[in-house]
Amino acid sequence: MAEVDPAARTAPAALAALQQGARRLAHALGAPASGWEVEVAATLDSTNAELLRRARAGVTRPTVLAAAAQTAGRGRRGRPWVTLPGQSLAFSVGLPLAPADWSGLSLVVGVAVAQALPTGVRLKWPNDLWWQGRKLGGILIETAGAAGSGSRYAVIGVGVNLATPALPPDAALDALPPAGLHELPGTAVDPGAWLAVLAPAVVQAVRRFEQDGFAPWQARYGALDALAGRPVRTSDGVEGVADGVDADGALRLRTAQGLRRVQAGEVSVRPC
Ligand SMILES: O=C(O)CCCC[C@@H]1SC[C@@H]2NC(=O)N[C@@H]21
Repeated sequence: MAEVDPAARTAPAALAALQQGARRLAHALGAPASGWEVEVAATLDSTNAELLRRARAGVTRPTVLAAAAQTAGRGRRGRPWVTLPGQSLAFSVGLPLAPADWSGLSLVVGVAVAQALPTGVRLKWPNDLWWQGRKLGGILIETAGAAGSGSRYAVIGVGVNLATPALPPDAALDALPPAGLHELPGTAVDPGAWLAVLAPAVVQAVRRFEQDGFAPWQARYGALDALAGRPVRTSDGVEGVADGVDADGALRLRTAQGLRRVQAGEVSVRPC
């Protein structure tokens, strides 16, 4: 098991590591000539919230924004997301996007991030990153711009635990404590190094999704699907056995009443 670098626990060290990663990331994205901006903040309320504020103010440059700490980090379904310096990686990718169909975008990002992390990281539908049945990270996608008008500004937030994270106030809802990358054998926990690996993987995947939609990702999702074949219960009380995802990213559930499709955003799903 890799040790957490004690230096990475301090806020200045975590910030310096992120800044170093941001330089490598800028190079990988061809910034600034390519139009990409790469920024690192010591503290923000939320990297997603900041990019959405900018988009609503008319600033829609493609941007990767990372923060060493978030004071009001947010997760899916209105949950808080704790980001302490050196304990977790938090970044958002913001870009104008105009796919023919938005369905499955969050699953595509999950696949891209899971594939870029060490082998063994899997996905709990729709896009929780799991390590041995415990939550290692998550993805929150938000958009700004008129719904239905071709292009919207998409903000893709990624949070990955590096060390064992502080528990959020609603931790009791989770059956098991979260996991951190420090638990994965031989895995470095430098937030800057992971920023430089994960952000380009997200950008590339989102660009492909914009062209080709979710269908080409369905099989890749299946290979990482941690729920496949397991009995699960949705937050609105439906029980069934998870049976993969459809070509639009909907979760297939085999229930006593027949096959049900569950759309991301409608409900949450837990193994039972
Ligand atoms: O699993 C979830 O509920 C999604 C968590 C997403 C957290 C990331 S951290 C970077 C970005 N900024 C936020 O406020 N949230 C996302």
